Amino acid sequence: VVNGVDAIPHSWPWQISLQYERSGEWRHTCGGSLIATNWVMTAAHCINKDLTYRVFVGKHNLKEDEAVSKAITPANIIVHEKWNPIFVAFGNDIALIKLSEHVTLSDSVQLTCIPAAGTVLTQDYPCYITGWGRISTGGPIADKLQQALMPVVDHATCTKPDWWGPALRNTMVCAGGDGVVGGCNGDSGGPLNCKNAEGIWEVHGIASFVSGLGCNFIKKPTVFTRVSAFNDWIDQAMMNN
Ligand SMILES: CC(C)C[C@H](NC(=O)[C@H](CCCC[NH3+])NC(=O)C(F)(F)F)C(=O)Nc1ccc(C(C)C)cc1
Repeated sequence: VVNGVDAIPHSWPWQISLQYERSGEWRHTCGGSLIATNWVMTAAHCINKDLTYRVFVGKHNLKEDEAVSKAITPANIIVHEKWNPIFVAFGNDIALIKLSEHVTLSDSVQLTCIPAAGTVLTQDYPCYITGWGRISTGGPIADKLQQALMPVVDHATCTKPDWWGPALRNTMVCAGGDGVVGGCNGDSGGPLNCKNAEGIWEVHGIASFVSGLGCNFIKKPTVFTRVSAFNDWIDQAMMNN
């Protein structure tokens, strides 16, 4: 997250770190959200079938051992069947990770909610991006979980020619684009957190892509998979696996 701030430790207790093993060490690659005690929702582009992954729950500082955190092996990874790795702009950038065990919920490990199907947030709706992604374009990833207020950019605005243009799908949701804050590489798969009218946090987006011009480029908001366009897919995937 570019121009974010350190989150209060474990204040986004559904945020996970998806890590893969490379020459004997584990590397953070993406974020994700705990949506059930044995299911994590992330981005399809985070998954490479040839890699070995682990899901780290209850983390704050990736560089420290934290007693409240736990690394869990995936049992199964389901990538949207219409995800096309060639072109992230086609959308369907969503995947579900079934954990090999149920997590124990605590103050530091909690579930988040999926919005009602079809929920579309209005322009400037206040949401927060969270993640350990790069803290500047091309810069290092964060040690401590970062957060930033990133207001929703509605479809009418986000599809303007000088924004993302008409290619942007309505199964996507944009946020940010003020040239200051932005998601960045390593935030992928992580949540766009928005409080609903009842004061309950929901995950409305899954960080999908940013502009090659820069992570916090003006009028190039971070693009998220719109979770409320995939309720049936999520339900089916969880029921069938
Ligand atoms: C060097 C980086 C910044 C490149 C940039 N990367 C990204 O946006 C990566 C992964 C995207 C999947 C690609 N297989 N996502 C992220 O960094 C995230 F913001 F989600 F954290 C990108 O691909 N951006 C992109 C891709 C496609 C489009 C089309 C809409 C033209 C636009 C931008």
